[in-house]
Amino acid sequence: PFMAEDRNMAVVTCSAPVNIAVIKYWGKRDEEAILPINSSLSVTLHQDQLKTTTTVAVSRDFKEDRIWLNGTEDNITHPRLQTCLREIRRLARKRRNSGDENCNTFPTVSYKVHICSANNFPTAAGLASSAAGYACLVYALAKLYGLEGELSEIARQGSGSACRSMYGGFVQWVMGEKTDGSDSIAQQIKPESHWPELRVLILVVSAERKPVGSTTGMQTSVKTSPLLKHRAEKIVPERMKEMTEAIQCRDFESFAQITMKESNQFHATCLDTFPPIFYLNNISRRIINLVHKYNSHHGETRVAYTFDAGPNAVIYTLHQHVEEFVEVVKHFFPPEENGGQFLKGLPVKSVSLSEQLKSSIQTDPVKAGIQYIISTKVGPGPQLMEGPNHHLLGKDGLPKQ
Ligand SMILES: Nc1ncnc2c1ncn2[C@@H]1O[C@H](COP(=O)(O)OP(=O)(O)OP(=O)(O)O)[C@@H](O)[C@H]1O
Ligand SMILES: C[C@@](O)(CCOP(=O)(O)OP(=O)(O)O)CC(=O)O
Repeated sequence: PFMAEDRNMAVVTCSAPVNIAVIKYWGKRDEEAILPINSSLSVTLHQDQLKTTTTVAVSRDFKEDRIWLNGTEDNITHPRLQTCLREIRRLARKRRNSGDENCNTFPTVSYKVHICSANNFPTAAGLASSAAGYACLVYALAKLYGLEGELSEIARQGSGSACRSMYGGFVQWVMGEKTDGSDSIAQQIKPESHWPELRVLILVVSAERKPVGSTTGMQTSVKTSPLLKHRAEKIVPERMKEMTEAIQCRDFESFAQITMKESNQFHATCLDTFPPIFYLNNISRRIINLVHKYNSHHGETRVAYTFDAGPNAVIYTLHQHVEEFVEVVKHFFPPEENGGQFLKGLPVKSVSLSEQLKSSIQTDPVKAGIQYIISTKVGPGPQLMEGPNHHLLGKDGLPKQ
C-alpha cells in the first residue's frame, strides 16, 4: 500500500524522533560495531516539534546509490552509512533466500537506492541530528524492503544514540556483552502515554558547531579518564536501576535528581579527559545555577537540566511548572528585541513572577544569552508517512524543488 510504483520505482517516506539521554552513553568498547562501555536511557521527543524525514527509493534506472542531506548531495561512501545499507540489504537477502512468499511484493535488493533526508530543526544547533537521522534511514529502508524484527542493532551502527530513537517513550540501550553486538539493543521501558505530565524545554544557547565531536571526544575519554571507567563499572549500573524505577513510578523528584547528577558527571568525565574537553559555556553554567536556585526557592525539585556534547540545555519538568519556569528564563535571559520568535513548539502562556522569586534567584540578567526555546513533550517512535505528498524525492528519483 505504501509503494507508489512509478517507472519501476518503489518509494517510502518515514519520520523519526530525537532522543535526549538521562543516563548518558559516553565511550565504546568496540569502535567498529559501536558497542558501549555502559547502558544508557533516554526520553524520545515528540515529532510535532523535532524530527527527521527520510525518503528512500529504489529503481532499476538508478545507476548508483546516492544521498541528499538537507538539500545538498552528501557522500554515500561514509563508512557508517555503508554499514547500515549493507546490514539492511543482508537482512532483505536473508528473507528472500528463506523462501518467504511475501517477499515478491517488495523490491529486489540488487537495485540502487536514492536517499533524501531533511531535519526540521537546525542541524548546526547541536541537537542530536545523527540519532534521528540514522534511526529514520534504517526504519525507512526496512519498510521499503518489508523487513521486521530487531532494527535497533542496525541503527546503532550508524550512531550509537540512534538505536534509542527506534522507539517512543522511555527507552534503554542495553550495553550487552557479546562481541558480535547482537545483544546491544534498544528496548522500550514505557510508552509515551505513560507520563503525560512530563514536558521538555530545549534552551538553544549557541548554534555553533561543537569543537569536539562525540565520536572522537569519547575515544579520548576512554583512553585517558579514570573517572569514566569508574562511572561505567560502578555508577551507571546502579543509576540505570534507580532511573527505571523513577520512571515506572512517575517519581519526578528522583527522575530529576538522577538526570542532573548524570549530566554533571558526564561533563566531569569530559574535564577528566586529557586534554580536557569543554562542552558547557558560561551560559550553560548560569542555567545550571538558575535551576538549582529555582528549585530551592520552591523547596522541591520542579525542573531538571541535562547537557549533551554542546552548550544547549534540555530541561525536563512537569506541565504545571512550564509557564513559570519559561517566564523565569525570559526574565534572566531577555531575548533580543528583533531576534525573531523566542518560543517555538507547544504554546506557553505568559505569567507574572513574584518579586520574591526574582530576588531569590538573584543573578544578573544576560541579554540574548539564550537564542530561543523549543517547547515539546515525550513522543512516539518512527512513523511511516503515507501518501505521495510526503515524498522528498520526485518521480524522477531526484530531490523535489
Ligand atoms: N537526516 C539525516 N540522515 C542521515 N544522516 C544524518 C542526518 N542528519 C545528520 N546525519 C549525520 O549525522 C552527522 C552529524 O552528527 P554529529 O554527531 O556531528 O552531530 P549531532 O548528531 O547533532 O550531535 P550528537 O550525535 O553528538 O548528539 C551528519 O554529518 C550526518 O552524517
Ligand atoms: C552525549 C551523548 O549525546 C553522546 C551521543 O553520542 P553519539 O551517539 O553521537 O556517538 P557515536 O556513537 O560515536 O555516533 C550522550 C547520549 O546521547 O547518550
